[in-house]
Amino acid sequence: MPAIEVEHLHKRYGDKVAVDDVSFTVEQGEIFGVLGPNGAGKTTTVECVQGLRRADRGVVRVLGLDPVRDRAEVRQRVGAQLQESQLPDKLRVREALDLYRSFYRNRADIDELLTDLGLAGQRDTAFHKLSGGQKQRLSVALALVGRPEIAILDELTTGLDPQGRRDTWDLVESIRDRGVTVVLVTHFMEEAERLCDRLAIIDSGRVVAIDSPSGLLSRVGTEHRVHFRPLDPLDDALLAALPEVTDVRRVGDEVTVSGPEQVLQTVLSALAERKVRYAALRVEQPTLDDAFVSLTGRATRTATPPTTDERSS
Ligand SMILES: Nc1ncnc2c1ncn2[C@@H]1O[C@H](COP(=O)(O)OP(=O)(O)OP(=O)(O)O)[C@@H](O)[C@H]1O
Repeated sequence: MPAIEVEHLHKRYGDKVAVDDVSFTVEQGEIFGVLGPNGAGKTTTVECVQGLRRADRGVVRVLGLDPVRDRAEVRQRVGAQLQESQLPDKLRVREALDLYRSFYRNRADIDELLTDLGLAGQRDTAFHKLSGGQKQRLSVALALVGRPEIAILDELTTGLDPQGRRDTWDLVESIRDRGVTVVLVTHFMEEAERLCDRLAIIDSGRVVAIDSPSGLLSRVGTEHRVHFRPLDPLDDALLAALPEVTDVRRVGDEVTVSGPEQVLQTVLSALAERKVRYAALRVEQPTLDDAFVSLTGRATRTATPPTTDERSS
């Protein structure tokens, strides 16, 4: 039985269509990404999966259950880390976990959870004294305290610094390694590429593709681009005549040569043979970002979001 099945889901808020015919299946034990720009309908979709919102049309099954009709059972078996989770300021980490743990019949060992999430030193710290990354990790701990079979993690790394983001990625992998199915809602390509076994790209309430990261990449081709600045005279026609080279362009003093993966070796050999020195060599390969742009016709936000420190400087 799949962990989650969503068929022809529709959801509107008044006149606004938030989810417009979304279908996907999440298999047990995988990390499944729901990827898309702001306002694409990702949160609405996972809220319908959790039974927090009732779909206007379509079918949602979670572990074979109806998340609205069987809400109590779904809550026991699905852990959710919601966006911007807030707790009372004075509540201590340990107290929050004790409280949430009491809601579940399968209860995780809190000390173990605190250690796994790197919060052992904060067990007596009040919520408002935690750093952004610690709050984030506490919200993940709260999602796991009922030993869920599925964990839904929404915008997990937004606002974290690069190190915090990498730590969180390790954490997500360790959750999956415990046998928990993970649904990861994100608008960061790098995160999806690194973590997800498969992902659904959602845009304007519709699924535009479902595939593995490498499957999505292969849809945009495998062309590599070699950029460099020649320091000696170089005839572009020479490069264009090389086997494998599909395109040569020059913008200012930078030359860009396109071709399959081996094109780098071809270009380097040609430059060495003709004793052409070069600088600023770099190779670009297709990314999930390119796949997103080619599937949706528009760019997404891929830049690392500013950390608190970067914002204030
Ligand atoms: N409660 C609501 N009432 C009215 N409109 C809403 C409501 N919640 C979401 N929307 C609208 O529905 C659309 C989808 O929103 P949703 O939050 O599901 O998208 P999202 O992909 O999760 O976006 P984000 O990445 O910004 O969280 C957006 O246009 C949003 O403005």
